Amino acid sequence: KKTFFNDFLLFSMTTIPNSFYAKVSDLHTELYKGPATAMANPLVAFTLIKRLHSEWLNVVYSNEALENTQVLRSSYEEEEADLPKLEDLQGAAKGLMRLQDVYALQVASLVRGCFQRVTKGKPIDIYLPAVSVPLSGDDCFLVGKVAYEQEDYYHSVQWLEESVRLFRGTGGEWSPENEGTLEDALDHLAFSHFKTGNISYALTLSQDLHCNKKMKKHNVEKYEKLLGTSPPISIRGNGLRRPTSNNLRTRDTYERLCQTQGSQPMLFENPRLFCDYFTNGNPGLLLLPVRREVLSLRPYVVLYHSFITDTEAEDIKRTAQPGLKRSVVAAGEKQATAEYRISKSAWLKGSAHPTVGKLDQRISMLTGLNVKHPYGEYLQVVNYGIGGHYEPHFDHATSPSSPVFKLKTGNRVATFMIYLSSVEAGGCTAFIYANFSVPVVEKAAIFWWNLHRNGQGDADTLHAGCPVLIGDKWVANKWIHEHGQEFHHRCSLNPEE
Ligand SMILES: O=C(O)CCC(=O)C(=O)O
Ligand SMILES: [Fe+2]
Repeated sequence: KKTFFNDFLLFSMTTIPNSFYAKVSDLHTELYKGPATAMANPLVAFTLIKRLHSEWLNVVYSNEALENTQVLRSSYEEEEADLPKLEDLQGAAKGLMRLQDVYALQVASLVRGCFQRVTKGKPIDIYLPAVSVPLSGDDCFLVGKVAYEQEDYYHSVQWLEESVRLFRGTGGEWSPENEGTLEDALDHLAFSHFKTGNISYALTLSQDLHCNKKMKKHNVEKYEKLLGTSPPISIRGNGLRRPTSNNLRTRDTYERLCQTQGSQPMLFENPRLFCDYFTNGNPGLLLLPVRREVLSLRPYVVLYHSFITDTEAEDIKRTAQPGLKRSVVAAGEKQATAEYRISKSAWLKGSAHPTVGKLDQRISMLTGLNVKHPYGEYLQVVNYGIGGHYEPHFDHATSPSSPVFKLKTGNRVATFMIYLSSVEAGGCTAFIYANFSVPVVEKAAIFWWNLHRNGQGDADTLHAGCPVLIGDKWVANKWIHEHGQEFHHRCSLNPEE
């Protein structure tokens, strides 16, 4: 197929001689050029027949073709290590399904390249992309298959339905770059319907598969038998419901907060929420006070606008880039990757770049806290790709064995998080119990206390990074510990404070 050929040419263009490419495309295109009446000319007819009968054959089996294929393959092998792996492809498919769920997007719209949610029976655009990229039947097949392999038939049915529809639309035409065929999609779709308890539809779909013999026939018989049993054997299908997650209790709130900004009280509703120019009484901020926006009182969450400059944000991203690795979470005493946190991150010491130290100093002036290592952790720079997220969690340790205590400076008393980029859609920071979410404000920083003054964790700080719908989200976390703050943050035995 043309695109396949062009894609491959892109990275081997430097090595494949142009002459061979020209020869092949000439042989190909000239064939279809010229008016049909030209065929009336016996010379044209003769050369065409000759080309079709032997010239193509000679080119295809020439040494020149062989050499070029070898060059193509060896250039591919050189690049192979840097190309996405199966894990990346499956991760991207899971990311699409995550966006579908969290933002309640319609699969039929996604497939057309649109981001729409159905509200009151009408599809509304969540985001209008500059270019809409429709998906092919094979693209949908891949997403459906990833769901199918996880036994997630809720998603596999939706994506495979689209796959079948699109494959049928192209007349079931096969392309060498494709992963699946109409038959594969029908087969997976039938089995997905069977698993969700819709046996008669599974049977109808399987009967459509008359071309490929054995396996499908076997399935048809199985579905017929199940349907013919009287009374019918009850198949414990889980219906078309979303696979249950561990955190069903917070899931609905989380998704609502990601889709909207929640029910943040307005200034007029709560006069104790205010904006001001803030210096924290620090001479260092006197000439350039920071614009402070108090977002919530319980828990206490504030946003500091224009905390970082464009150049500083670029310094931090550029310095972190080479060290970015898949993010981990606390898993008992250890750290491990987890589906609930999808991003890459890197730790930056003060020595990594002069900007890191400058930010530490500014954080210290604003918060009045001691952020020097080990009272403050190194700066954690985080990059979320499309669909990247961090489901509801606490920043402070909730168990004595947590790796947070490795520094021996107590728990994480506060979080200072800088937004190093903007995003085009999605990616809010949602406070689940406090019932509000903060959209990504480029160059701003958000601050909150994780612990009550008596050292107990504040359950109201449960928060999340919503999946990024469109864009490239970067944040930097500075976690500040209890120790070292003895003269900076008052303690109290009152559990309410
Ligand atoms: O990305 C966000 O908005 C939140 C990130 C977060 O909570 C974290 O890194 O601990
Ligand atoms: Fe967090």
